[in-house]
Amino acid sequence: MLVQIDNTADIQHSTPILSWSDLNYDVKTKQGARRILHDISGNVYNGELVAIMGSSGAGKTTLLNVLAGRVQGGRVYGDIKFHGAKRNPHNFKRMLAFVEQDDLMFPQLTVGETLTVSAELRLPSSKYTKADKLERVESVMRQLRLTHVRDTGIGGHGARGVSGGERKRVSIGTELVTDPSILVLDEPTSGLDSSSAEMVVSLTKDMSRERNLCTLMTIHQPSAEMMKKFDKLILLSQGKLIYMGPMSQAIPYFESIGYPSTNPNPANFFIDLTTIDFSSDKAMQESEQHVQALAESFTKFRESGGLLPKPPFGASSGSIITAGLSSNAVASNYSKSEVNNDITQNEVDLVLLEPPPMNNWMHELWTLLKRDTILVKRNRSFTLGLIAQCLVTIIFLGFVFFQLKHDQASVQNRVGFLFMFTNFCTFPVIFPIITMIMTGRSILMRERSAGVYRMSSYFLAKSLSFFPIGFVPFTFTYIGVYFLSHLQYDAAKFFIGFANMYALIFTSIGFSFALAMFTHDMEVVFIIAPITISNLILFAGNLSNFGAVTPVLRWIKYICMYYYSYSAFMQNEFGGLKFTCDADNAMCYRTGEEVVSSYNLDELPIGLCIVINLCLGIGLYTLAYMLTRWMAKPRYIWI
Ligand SMILES: Nc1ncnc2c1ncn2[C@@H]1O[C@H](COP(=O)(O)OP(=O)(O)OP(=O)(O)O)[C@@H](O)[C@H]1O
Repeated sequence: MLVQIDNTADIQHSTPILSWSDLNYDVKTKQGARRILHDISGNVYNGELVAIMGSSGAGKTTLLNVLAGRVQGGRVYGDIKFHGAKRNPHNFKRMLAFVEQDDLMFPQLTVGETLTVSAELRLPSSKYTKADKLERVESVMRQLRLTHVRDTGIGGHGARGVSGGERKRVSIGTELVTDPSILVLDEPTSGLDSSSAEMVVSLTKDMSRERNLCTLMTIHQPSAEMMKKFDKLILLSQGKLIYMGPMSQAIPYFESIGYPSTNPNPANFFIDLTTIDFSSDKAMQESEQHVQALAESFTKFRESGGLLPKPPFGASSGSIITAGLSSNAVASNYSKSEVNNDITQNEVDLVLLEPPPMNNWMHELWTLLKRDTILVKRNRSFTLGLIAQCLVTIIFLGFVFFQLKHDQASVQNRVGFLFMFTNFCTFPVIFPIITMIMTGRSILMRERSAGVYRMSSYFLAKSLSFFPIGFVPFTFTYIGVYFLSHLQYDAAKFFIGFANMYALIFTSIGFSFALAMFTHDMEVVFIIAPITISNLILFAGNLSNFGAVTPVLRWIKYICMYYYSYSAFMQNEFGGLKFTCDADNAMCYRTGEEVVSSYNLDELPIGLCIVINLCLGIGLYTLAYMLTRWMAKPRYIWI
């Protein structure tokens, strides 16, 4: 069966938008340096849809990452030019849209919300009004056939949501709400059924044409139909360039070097031709030699001027090429092709391209705060879990320590009650917040790499979004246990207790943030967190008496939020209380002050304890901010 690869595009080949020459990429391995990319040169133009193909391990993703300026580690050699000029990382990353293989989006948001937030963050308010941004979102939704799922959740992690193909299109849409110059997609069709995959490629092609956008994508075994959509092919094997040029001329090129197509699907033919056979050492050696010969043929072909079979019907890159055409049929019809033009294009003068200006800080903060608040609100398991924990706390603490009296037993009960309440104010906050921060970190990395917002606005918005979930449920918890346990009914003491609790929750959120940013590994954090917390609780002043603690470790209480908070709760509640003594009880506390003093918790006045706790919190937020900046800093290698 004959299959036609039809490229009817009329691409204006002027200045390549991206050109690269002699790209080599080395990584360090245990066996020494390993070259992943070998002398790759080429260029791409506005309006082109480019497929990067090759078998598994050929180096497709690596090449894509090197071109997109997203490679981490290793050494990159060679030259990459954007519009003929050296790339400015800051500008380039804002003019390049990178759609990663994993669709990193918040499952709790709807399609419409995801695209709107992206438009709000990426389109500068100085140039676009709110109406313009919404219009842009509508237009992207129309172009990507997403209008019907506007109010459907993205889903994922067990939650129902849009289909895989729709999710991929949303992922592309979040990048296309701006006007990038280059769209890069890493395996956008993987995991999709054939019709969804074809739709993604088709729509991408339409967008490239409509917007004069250069689109590069790595793709695994596209169908023959899909192959027709691509303008250009970059074929790799073992990190070597086997072919780069118009898709329409790939088959004639291989025929011209003695490899006529034997497969109705050109993609299968290209992969079969370049796959390394690992079935035996001999087979591997032979196929490696074969790949080396193919790479050398292409180098010679380029060096000799890149003569290709002239496309039939007198067309150029937009010609119709028959995949199974014999080489004899076209051999007499050679001309200089675009393959050669592509690689010998002279660099043009420096073109200064200005990326869109950034949004102002307040706008970023407000948009991120709205998004984070929605995320927190829609995290139902977290909200319900928090409410349940607060109810359980009210019931247990309130009824175990119900209506405390003024005898000696009530001294112990008050001490225990305040200690437990201090702990209860932190546990329900710390662990869920760590989880929420860590699960959103890959999206933070993606948005940071694209320079979508400043770290300070992200950090403040994230922190503020946690305050209501920390403060509101505990406000009710405090009121509940206060009256059930009958702490001292005194307005000043009531509000001082509130202030102390809020300071502790504030510090706990900072503590959670710092822990969540400590490492990328969630499992490590969930080992460190309980150990740290339980050891800090040791220094609260209830389980150990500071007077008897090993002197060299006593300083720990000064960095312990539980110590300040417990000390303030104890002084606040016990201050002014009088207790009755039984005649037969030799150990008897007559005043609350005696109790506090016996626990060594009267070292600092209440006000100072609250202020120090707040300062500790500010210190933890500062540490968390620095860790966030450090963690989220893209460490890409630029050439
Ligand atoms: N940092 C690295 N350290 C060691 N080896 C690496 C590194 N990056 C890539 N490689 C190796 O380079 C080769 C090319 O990897 P790459 O991910 O680019 O291939 P690919 O063509 O995208 O493969 P696939 O289609 O399977 O995703 C692979 O053999 C891979 O193991």
